[in-house]
Amino acid sequence: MSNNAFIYNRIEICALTPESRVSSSMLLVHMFYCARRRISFKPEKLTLVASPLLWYCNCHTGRDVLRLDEKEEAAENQVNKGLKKERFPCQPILDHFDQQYGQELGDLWTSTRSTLLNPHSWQYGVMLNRFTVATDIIQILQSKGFSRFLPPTDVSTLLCDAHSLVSKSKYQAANKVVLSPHCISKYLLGDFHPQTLSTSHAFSQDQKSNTLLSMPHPSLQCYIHPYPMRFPSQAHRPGQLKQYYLLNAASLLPVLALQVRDGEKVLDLCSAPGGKALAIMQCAMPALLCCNEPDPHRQEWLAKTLESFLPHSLNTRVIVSAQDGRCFGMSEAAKYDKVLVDAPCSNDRSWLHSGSSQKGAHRLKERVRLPVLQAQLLRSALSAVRPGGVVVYSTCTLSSSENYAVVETVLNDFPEAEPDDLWEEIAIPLSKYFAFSPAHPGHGQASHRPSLQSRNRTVSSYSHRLGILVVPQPGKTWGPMFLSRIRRR
Ligand SMILES: C[S@@+](CC[C@H](N)C(=O)[O-])C[C@H]1O[C@@H](n2cnc3c(N)ncnc32)[C@H](O)[C@@H]1O
Repeated sequence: MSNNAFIYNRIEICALTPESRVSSSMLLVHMFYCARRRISFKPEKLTLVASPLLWYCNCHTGRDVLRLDEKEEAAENQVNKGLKKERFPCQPILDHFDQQYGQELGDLWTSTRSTLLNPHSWQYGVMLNRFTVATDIIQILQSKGFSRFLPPTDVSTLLCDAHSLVSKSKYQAANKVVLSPHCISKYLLGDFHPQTLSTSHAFSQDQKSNTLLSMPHPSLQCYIHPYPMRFPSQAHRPGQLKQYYLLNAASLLPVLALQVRDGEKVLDLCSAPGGKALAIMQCAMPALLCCNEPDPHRQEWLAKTLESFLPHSLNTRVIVSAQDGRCFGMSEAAKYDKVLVDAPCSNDRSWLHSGSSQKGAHRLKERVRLPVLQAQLLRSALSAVRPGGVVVYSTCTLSSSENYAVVETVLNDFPEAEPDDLWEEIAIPLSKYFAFSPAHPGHGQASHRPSLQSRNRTVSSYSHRLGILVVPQPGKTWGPMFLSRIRRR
């Protein structure tokens, strides 16, 4: 043993793929790694905990403190080795982004750029599958420093506070308390003291608000890590459902904004590979979830995702369709309560790593056509939703012409569509996890919409009404994700 060896009293080895086994060979590999890193490995006690999915090994050695991060660092290095190989930015795309986003985001682009280009800032949330038992996964996540994104206690504590307040108020007969978005935002920011707010501006029974319903359903469980840290994905297991799905946590925002409730008819217009469809199924039990994907390969991928995560008993509720999303509005007019349009878009993260310059240049050529397709899909969605229903439009690009401009264009020729303000409902309460771009100055100023002008909204609040944009930043690396919610009157 070398002089600068460490002695750990506990070493954890996780093998998270079903094929893996904690075996003597794996221990040998680990010992070899320890030797190379001059870590002494002297297990006094060895515990093996086996589950069908996961083998988990705790080795307790000597006297000193466990340094799990050594192992994680090694895993990270592995990942980064791979990343370094494939992840050179594509120069034509980077130049194009520099020009466009430098203008659109101003100073914010510098930090966004370095976040997007930093392979260490690639991060996934771990969304648990409520149709499986995932206690073992939760334990592992927690032991690795993951914590639940938006724990439901945030809301239940608030409800307790609200109930104690309501019992002293003129609303004491109320059996349902509705809180204003402002109140929830303040609460989540640790800024709400029920006793200092009067019932009239904190909440009222008469106030029409869906705020509570917009808070995450307790069954939606997603774990995130404060630092970029990879959790391995789960391999396909014939005959068994997967326990978790990895996704950019910002992908949950369009689903939260959709506010799906039990018994509703929901259309996921651009569905593959199915991450948001799965998130919808974690939030509620719709009467129908139609997952549409016209691309045959991606449809296969979608079908596989649904099969791997949802029990067969849901096969009649969750169906796959292969239409061109632009035709849905005609073929299934006013059929759905909620429609999600997670549109095909520039996908900044992956485009930045397009591989060859030719591929990048080709993508940039195609890019100019996207807003037309996106607007067609959004119009189709607005026709497919019933009056009173809701459409959420989302993309994973920062591009203003695929985001605000698409929404604005469609609103201008859809008089019965009304955008909702997601700033107070989503951006403020979740600013602890995500960085949101301030209102976009280029859009929303020249609106011809009397219904909005008549409300005397400021330019900036109208810009937020067109949608909110999650911008990757150091420490809040999630995104890009744009989302807009439009209600059909
Ligand atoms: C951003 S991806 C959707 C991601 C998916 N919602 C998820 O969360 O996993 C956009 C999808 O739209 C599909 N798409 C492209 N053109 C379409 C069209 N005309 N109608 C419907 N979907 C389309 C693409 O094949 C792609 O799978």
